[in-house]
Amino acid sequence: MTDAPSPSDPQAPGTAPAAGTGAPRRGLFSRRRALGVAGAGVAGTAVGLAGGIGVARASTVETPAPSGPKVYDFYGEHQAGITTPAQDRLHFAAFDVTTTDRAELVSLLQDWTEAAARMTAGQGAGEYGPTSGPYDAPPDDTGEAIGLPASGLTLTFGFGPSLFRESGRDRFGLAARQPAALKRLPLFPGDNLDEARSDGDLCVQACADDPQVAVHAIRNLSRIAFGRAALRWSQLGFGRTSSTSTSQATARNLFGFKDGTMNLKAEDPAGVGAHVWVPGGADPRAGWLTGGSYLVTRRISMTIETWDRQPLSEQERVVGRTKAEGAPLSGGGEFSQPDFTMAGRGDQPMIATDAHVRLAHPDNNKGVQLLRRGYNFVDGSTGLGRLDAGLFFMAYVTDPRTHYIPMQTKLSKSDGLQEYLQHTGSALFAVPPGAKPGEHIGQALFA
Ligand SMILES: C=CC1=C(C)c2cc3[nH]c(cc4nc(cc5[nH]c(cc1n2)c(C)c5CCC(=O)O)C(CCC(=O)O)=C4C)c(C)c3C=C
Ligand SMILES: [Fe+2]
Repeated sequence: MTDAPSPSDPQAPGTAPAAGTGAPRRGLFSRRRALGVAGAGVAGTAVGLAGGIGVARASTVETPAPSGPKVYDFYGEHQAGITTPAQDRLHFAAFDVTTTDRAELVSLLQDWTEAAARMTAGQGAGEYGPTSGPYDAPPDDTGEAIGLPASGLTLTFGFGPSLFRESGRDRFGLAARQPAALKRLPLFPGDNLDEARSDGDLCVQACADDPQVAVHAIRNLSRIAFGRAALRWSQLGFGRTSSTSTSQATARNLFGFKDGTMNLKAEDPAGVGAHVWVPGGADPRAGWLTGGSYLVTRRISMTIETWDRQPLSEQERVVGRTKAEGAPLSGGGEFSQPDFTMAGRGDQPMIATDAHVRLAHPDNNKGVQLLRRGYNFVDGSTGLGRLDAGLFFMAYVTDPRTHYIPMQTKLSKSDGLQEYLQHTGSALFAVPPGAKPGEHIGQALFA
């Protein structure tokens, strides 16, 4: 977590990182090599069976492992994909559970865990891979990631409130273990939510440095879920809008501003401990969530065409920071603390009373901090000559009742940025702690 190397850093193959720290391994696995090995093993079987019906076919894919694939351990104390240095790409998916059988739900989580451990290691989703399984059965991997390295893939799973209780009904005998904080987020002023882009029983956040790897992961998890859970909505994202490690440069959002400067970073264990992980004893009903977190997702449409017609002075006033460097308008550099008392022109402060960074700053929110992990999105155009663009906001917090809802309430009412925003999707998930090898994700919830 403290010294995540850059993609070009060499690291000895087989050097395992500390569990759940977000430190990557390199060179351990490659989807190419894994396919080659699987193919060789299966080829022997095929020869032995002399081409009988249903025999496995040898893989023809055998290329050398690419050097230095970035691999994050799936297993660990916390799930990967939270404090892990934010990758470049996102595919986020929310699912509705379609089975009514608790045992089938558990088997889905087991199957997802196994597939996730494989895919994050740069292997195929199933034990055979895309081209080496029984010839008369659908492949256990869809194949579009053949030849691609792990690309820093992380898969992070969460449980929505509706998994525990739907219209008052205890669907899977889990209602007594629903955390008090895990409720549907309230409607905030100005929300224009699309139900088809909100909520969900289960979620999977796939982050990777290659969009095809992230999409492949969600596609395969969705395929595996068939008959037990169905995709409810999904969101693609690019150009991470938050750095989660000091090893990363601050990226920009679609308003052109640096986003993530004051984010909680992995290198601040005290801050992450206080504001991200759920502590033991936080909720007597939900001991299973200790070491986990809550994930807020908000699809926020940005009217970038209107924004682009605003003078630079107005853009900076509304954010409260300079566009070039991302420095507070009260002076200093990008990482200087803002001085909200500094007087500006007339009787106005240098950082406006409705500036986004003033309203979101911990000093004005009872010391609260969020671990933001958002991504830009452009989902084509609206049909009105505008880009359907925005920010898919994600934040991991220790408790949404203290760490998100009050801040969002304030921003929705008073933030100068709000004029250019519309929240179109909303969801809250409980993100269980990491699994140990042999366990499935969220196992303690079902124990
Ligand atoms: C409720 C939480 C937040 C929402 C929703 C949100 C949306 C949002 N933010 C930007 C752009 C920027 N945000 C910045 C800082 C910032 N934002 C939040 C919270 C929410 N933002 C916090 C807690 C902070 C940090 C405040 C601080 O400690 O100073 C910045 C400045 C750079 C930075 O520190 O990251 C920008 C720029 C957009 C465009 C947006 C919705 C689309
Ligand atoms: Fe913000």
